[in-house]
Amino acid sequence: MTKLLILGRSGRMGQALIEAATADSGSEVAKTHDHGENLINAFDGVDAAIDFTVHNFTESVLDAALETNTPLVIGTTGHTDEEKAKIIEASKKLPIVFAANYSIGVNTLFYLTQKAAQILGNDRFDIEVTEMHHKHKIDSPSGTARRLLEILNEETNTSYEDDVAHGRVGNIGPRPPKEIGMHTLRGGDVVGDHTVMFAADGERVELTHKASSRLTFASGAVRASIWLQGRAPGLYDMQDVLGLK
Ligand SMILES: NC(=O)C1=CN([C@@H]2O[C@H](COP(=O)(O)OP(=O)(O)OC[C@H]3O[C@@H](n4cnc5c(N)ncnc54)[C@H](OP(=O)(O)O)[C@@H]3O)[C@@H](O)[C@H]2O)C=CC1
Ligand SMILES: O=C(O)C1=N[C@H](C(=O)O)C[C@H](O)C1
Repeated sequence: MTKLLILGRSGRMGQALIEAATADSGSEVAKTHDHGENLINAFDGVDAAIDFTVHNFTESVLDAALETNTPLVIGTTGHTDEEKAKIIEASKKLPIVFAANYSIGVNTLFYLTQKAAQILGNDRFDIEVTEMHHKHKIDSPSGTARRLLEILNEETNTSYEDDVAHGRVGNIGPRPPKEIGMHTLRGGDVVGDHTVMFAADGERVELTHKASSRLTFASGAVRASIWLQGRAPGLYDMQDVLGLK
């Protein structure tokens, strides 16, 4: 039985994680933590910690995990490059799963996006990405959309800095051929929708994933925390957990 620390107890994902970890026969919720509580005490005696909180809390979480030698599952999104570098540094000493999305469906979307980009390319096909989330989400584009863009950039020899256009407004002129459009929608209680579109003259391919329950992400993260037990230090993602690599 994997004894878990769930961080962000009162959050949308914190609540879903407590439900998923309680339902999974391989895990139990040993500790929970929320804003203002002692973090080192929370890490004491657990087999893994699951962090779906806010990007600027991650450094404290990494420090506590290193001090107590606790494997980590990080689902938080919106990290700066510096914060990502700290996760990579910590993974030299600890096993860490860090993924923008823990659902099996989205990890399949990552795979299909890579294959579609390899087959269709960006000569004849124009690539656009959309994401929609609930009105409370604080980071944009979503971590999942950022990962989709990374895959598309890798496969089409483009870069996030030079080729990704965030929304379009005004007299924008004709679409630059290699541009990748990125469009964020926010509203209501949408759990998480992502679409990658390949549009050419005469045809269009759309790959879409729609999450309708946060338990989808939570059960994937609990699975990752169990998978981490006995792993060597390193930076892993959900594709590793699912055996898709
Ligand atoms: N990888 C994936 O599969 C998924 C990732 N996410 C990501 O998970 C994160 C959380 O999302 P969600 O649950 O909707 O967010 P919520 O705002 O609902 O929850 C955030 C939680 O973190 C706590 N928290 C915030 N700041 C701190 C801090 N400085 N110290 C300690 N605790 C803190 C909050 O406590 P308080 O309310 O008291 O501030 C709250 O309990 C986001 O980054 C989101 O993008 C979400 C879904 C899936
Ligand atoms: O904040 C959310 O809710 C979600 N965040 C993740 C992201 O930023 O990709 C994953 C999921 O889509 C829900």
